[in-house]
Amino acid sequence: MTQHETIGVIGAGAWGTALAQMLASDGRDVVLWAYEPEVVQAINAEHRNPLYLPSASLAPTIRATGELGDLTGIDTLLVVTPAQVLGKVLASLPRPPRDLVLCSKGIEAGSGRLMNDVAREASPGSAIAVLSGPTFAHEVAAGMPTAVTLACGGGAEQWERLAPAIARPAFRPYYSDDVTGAEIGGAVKNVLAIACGVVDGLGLGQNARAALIARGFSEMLRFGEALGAQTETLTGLCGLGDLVLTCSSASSRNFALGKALGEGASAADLMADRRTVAEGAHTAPVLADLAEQRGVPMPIVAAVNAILGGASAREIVAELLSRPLRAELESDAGDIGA
Ligand SMILES: NC(=O)c1ccc[n+]([C@@H]2O[C@H](COP(=O)([O-])OP(=O)(O)OC[C@H]3O[C@@H](n4cnc5c(N)ncnc54)[C@H](O)[C@@H]3O)[C@@H](O)[C@H]2O)c1
Ligand SMILES: O=P(O)(O)OC[C@H](O)CO
Repeated sequence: MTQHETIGVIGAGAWGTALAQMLASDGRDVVLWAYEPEVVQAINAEHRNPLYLPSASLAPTIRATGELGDLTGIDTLLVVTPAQVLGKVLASLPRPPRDLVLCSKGIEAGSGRLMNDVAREASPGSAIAVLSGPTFAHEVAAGMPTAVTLACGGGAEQWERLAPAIARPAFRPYYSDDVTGAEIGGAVKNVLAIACGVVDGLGLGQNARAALIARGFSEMLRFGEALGAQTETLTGLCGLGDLVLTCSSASSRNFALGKALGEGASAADLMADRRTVAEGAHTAPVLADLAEQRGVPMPIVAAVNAILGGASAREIVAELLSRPLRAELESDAGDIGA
């Protein structure tokens, strides 16, 4: 039997646990770092993660640990913490690994940095890749077919190392070298999924949702262009693909958060004591600031940010609908003077 390299996964929420299960599906050893001692205990004793992924039975070759030091010597680490703690957790690794594969989707509050910039500082010398795409954790854990973008900062050489380590029959990574684009797709779609949830919660219909997806995608492309992302990356799995998934399903925590806001719940109540992460709520304020600083029009992102700040969802949607009529494509704006 082939001897596979052991892979490490940092973060045992729904996504880290699902990735560990997918990676272990070829019989390999996976070391999974969990923040909560009870998660370590449940995975090792019962091969389950009742806190974050109760639907999955986990492979016995997944060993959970609460010690980051237990990942020392493992060359490939997947990082799957919430975006806002990624830098802190990586800075606690005793030694930077050869390859870090970032699977979190968000932008750091305060600094406005993408995760690859955060990781570069916290884990100097590691080659950085980003894994992102339409991936509900419960489906990946169940072995259902899934495709992702694997953007390799270390180019084709890093891809040659990572692709065989990560690909499985039902889990297909596609190569890219556009780390910035892969990250922007995942971070922005979370905010747009909240917007689609709001529209659903307000009962505004499927035409409105489709309009939001298309106009939101324009915002993603504009922001990506301002930060140097390739447009083609954003039209792929990690951009449009993930946008379509999360804007169409209440399985998305971001969509579900938006839906509750649209139904009238208060943002403060919804965010208080939440165990699972809805990254869009953390990304919206920093993304809205970055867009304003760079002069990138992102009215839907600004609207989500206002609703999360306590504004009435119905009033904010009315404001969006009353904006002056304009060209759909910026390249046509000059024709009608708007
Ligand atoms: N769930 C999915 O389907 C999915 C898919 C793709 C990407 N992601 C991304 O993966 C990342 C993790 O999401 P998730 O769904 O696995 O999380 P989750 O909502 O299932 O669980 C929350 C996670 O946060 C961890 N945590 C809480 N406080 C912490 C702290 N102070 N330090 C370290 N860890 C702490 C918990 O241990 C747990 O792992 C997010 O950026 C998310 O956008 C999730
Ligand atoms: O549940 P969400 O909204 O965090 O979405 C999960 C994944 O990002 C979908 O690709």
